[in-house]
Amino acid sequence: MVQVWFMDSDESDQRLQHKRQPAEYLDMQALYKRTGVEYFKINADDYVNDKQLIELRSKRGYSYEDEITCSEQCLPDYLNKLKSFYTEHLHTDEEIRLVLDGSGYFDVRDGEENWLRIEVIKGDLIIIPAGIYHRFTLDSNNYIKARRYFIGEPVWMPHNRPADKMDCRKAYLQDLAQLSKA
Ligand SMILES: CSCCC(=O)/C(O)=C/O
Ligand SMILES: [Fe+2]
Repeated sequence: MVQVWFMDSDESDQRLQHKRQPAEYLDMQALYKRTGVEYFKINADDYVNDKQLIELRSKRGYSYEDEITCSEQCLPDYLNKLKSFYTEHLHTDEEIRLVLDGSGYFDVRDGEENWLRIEVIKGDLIIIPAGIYHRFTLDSNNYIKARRYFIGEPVWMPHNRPADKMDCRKAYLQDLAQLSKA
């Protein structure tokens, strides 16, 4: 089951949980309202036939998909990739990930500059909106296998913070203002 918590400000080992003391958790609805991040539970053992995923793919027009395995053995240029994943950035498109195996942490910024840490495990599908500042790290198991979905030709390019002048950032902030009012 996915868990989400506010991170502490300790900058030691990124692979540790970094929960505040006492821990402060959010449920998925609160996460959505605070950030626009969406969450779905999928049957990772038979994702091809998972009704929820089939519906998502068709409704949202995901026309591209592939698989990424992040481990020292499988990911080319492992250390540089991990460094780039953990550098605060945004994308011009949604980041859609379905975890097939292993685990990791997606961190997203809320509107008050807090880092929210989303623990993802097998079967978790998250949609990180275009324009939100975020980052990714492996946890201490050092392994995750995930499917990546995209509308059209994939654009993986991260735009490191600051990217406040980008249109996708401005659009995201407008959407967020509406979400937090709802
Ligand atoms: C588990 S997918 C690897 C992380 C990634 O693809 C990304 O873009 C992080 O922001
Ligand atoms: Fe990203």
